[in-house]
Amino acid sequence: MKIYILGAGSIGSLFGALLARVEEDVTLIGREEHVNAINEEGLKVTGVEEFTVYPNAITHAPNENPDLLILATKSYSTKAALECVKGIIGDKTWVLSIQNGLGNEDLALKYTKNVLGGITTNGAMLEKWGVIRWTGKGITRIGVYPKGNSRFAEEIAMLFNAAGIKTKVSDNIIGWKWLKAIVNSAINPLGALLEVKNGYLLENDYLQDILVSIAREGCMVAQQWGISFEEHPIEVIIDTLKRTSDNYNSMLQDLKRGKKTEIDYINGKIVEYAEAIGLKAPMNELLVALIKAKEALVR
Ligand SMILES: NC(=O)C1=CN([C@@H]2O[C@H](COP(=O)(O)OP(=O)(O)OC[C@H]3O[C@@H](n4cnc5c(N)ncnc54)[C@H](O)[C@@H]3O)[C@@H](O)[C@H]2O)C=CC1
Ligand SMILES: CC(C)(CO)C(=O)C(=O)O
Repeated sequence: MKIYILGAGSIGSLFGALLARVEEDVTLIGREEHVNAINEEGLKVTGVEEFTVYPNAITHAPNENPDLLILATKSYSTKAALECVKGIIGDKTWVLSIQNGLGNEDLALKYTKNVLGGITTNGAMLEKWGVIRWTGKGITRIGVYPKGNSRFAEEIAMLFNAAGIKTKVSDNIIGWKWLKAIVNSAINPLGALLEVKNGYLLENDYLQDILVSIAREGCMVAQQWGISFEEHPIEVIIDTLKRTSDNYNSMLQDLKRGKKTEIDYINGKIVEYAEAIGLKAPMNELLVALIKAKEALVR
């Protein structure tokens, strides 16, 4: 299967490396420095497993239609990235987002009807150009976006599982996307504002109450949009905080590096969805404003 990874950063390179290991025809599209390192010495994975693979790596998409285009940029880069590759999205190409936040799949739907939504709890970090640290094994869920099933989704899940990416297919992927967004909407801005590891959010009574209130607000908006969950968001938040107690969340890491955050696609989208139906999401709105203020301080 011909697979392009659009946005070969941390998580995209991890998926690309695992798929290349089972000899899929994988092409990573990414930054020049990363691409050069891969072409010179291969793509190295460290951490959970250690191996080196030699996938194709380029800075611009070649002029061929892939069977699968995996979107792995930060959410704020999705629109521009899709514009760059729109010419190679053929009738038979499926686009799969493995990104966090809401709205990426909706953007992809502007280019094709063949869109798979996805979430992943795998963790990855670009250690240096050409080297990816697999920081934690997790589960990936994919499905026809917003809802439904197709043989292609099953085929991709089989391929991912064979590659060591533990994957389940869902006919309610929009529910999983919202669930992950609500989990991130509670954990990420709080941890980023306080500059604490995830575990601290569970240790402090004030913070536990705030986590629950933020998540409830997101659930209220989701409910109004007819979104249903297969797991309880508050339970998932507690479980995530326990599992990742020693980690700094990705929003805090972005701020520490002076980078833009994905706040607009997490809490910001919850505010947008609330406003679209005449509701308010004041806690999420406040968190967006605070993170934007912090972004302005550090960038
Ligand atoms: N890193 C992780 O462990 C996980 C990340 N995610 C989500 O996955 C998404 C990606 O996250 P990371 O890999 O951490 O980010 P990253 O910043 O490491 O990687 C994104 C890459 O996309 C590249 N890019 C941007 N625009 C591009 C374009 N037009 N063409 C080609 N490449 C382009 C950037 O240069 C960068 O290398 C985010 O939505 C994140 O929330 C989800 C689960 C885990
Ligand atoms: C699950 C969590 C909160 C882990 O830190 C995460 O997804 C992130 O940091 O973005």
